[in-house]
Amino acid sequence: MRIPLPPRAVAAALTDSGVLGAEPAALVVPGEDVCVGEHRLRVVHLDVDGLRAVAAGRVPVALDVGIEAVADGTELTVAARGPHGWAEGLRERIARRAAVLAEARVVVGAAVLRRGRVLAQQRAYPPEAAGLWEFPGGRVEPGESDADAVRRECREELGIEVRPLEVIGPDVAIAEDLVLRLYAAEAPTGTPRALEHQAVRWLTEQDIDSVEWLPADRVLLPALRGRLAAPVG
Ligand SMILES: Nc1nc2c([nH]c(=O)n2[C@H]2C[C@H](O)[C@@H](COP(=O)(O)OP(=O)(O)OP(=O)(O)O)O2)c(=O)[nH]1
Repeated sequence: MRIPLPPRAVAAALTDSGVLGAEPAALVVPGEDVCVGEHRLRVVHLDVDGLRAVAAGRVPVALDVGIEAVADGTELTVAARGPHGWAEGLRERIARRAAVLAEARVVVGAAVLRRGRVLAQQRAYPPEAAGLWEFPGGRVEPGESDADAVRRECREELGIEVRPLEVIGPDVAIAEDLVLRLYAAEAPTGTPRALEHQAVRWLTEQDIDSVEWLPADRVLLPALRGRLAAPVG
């Protein structure tokens, strides 16, 4: 199926569990199970090139969603193995959600990298997110580029200058029309301080699970781990 939208928007649709036919408004986290109707699937891969999930329950089901960039958008392939009809309508749901997410506002996150470690920030507000950890960042303002927003937010929140690099992982749907987009960023110098939030902490690939992340950020941790394994910053 050809979708006239960028692969990033199609990948974002896959992070929304409602699209898979699972509990709406939850997120699809690589490495974890997702219940699709009566089927339990273990998500083994989710990135800008697609999603792969295999049976975690007793029924032998598997799902392979491939995403490929083509000249006029995205080629989407869906292979579902298991009882007939269980993945019915999935292509159309992905295409519909991707169309909304392609127009969504963007929250940029900065994975600030230094010597094989990434900087995490502990939120101070709102109450439901206070104490949880996230990537420094915030909403891209109208007329602002993603890269400018990454630089501005790191200045405001951490008091450091960063150089935004490539995007890490898929966009993650964090509300009906809002996505989180994570950028690698270099900051060779400067001491980050928690100017707007509670605390900052450098984490290695090994201790990335030692803090409790905001739900959307957990979708991105496998991709971030891969990036930390091959450090540049
Ligand atoms: N900055 C940031 N926000 C995240 C992450 N993960 C995640 O779900 N969010 C959500 C929390 C908020 O609903 C929204 C961004 O809000 P924000 O408070 O950081 O930034 P903002 O620009 O909207 O507002 P402000 O507080 O800076 O004025 O995105 C993350 O890793 N970093």
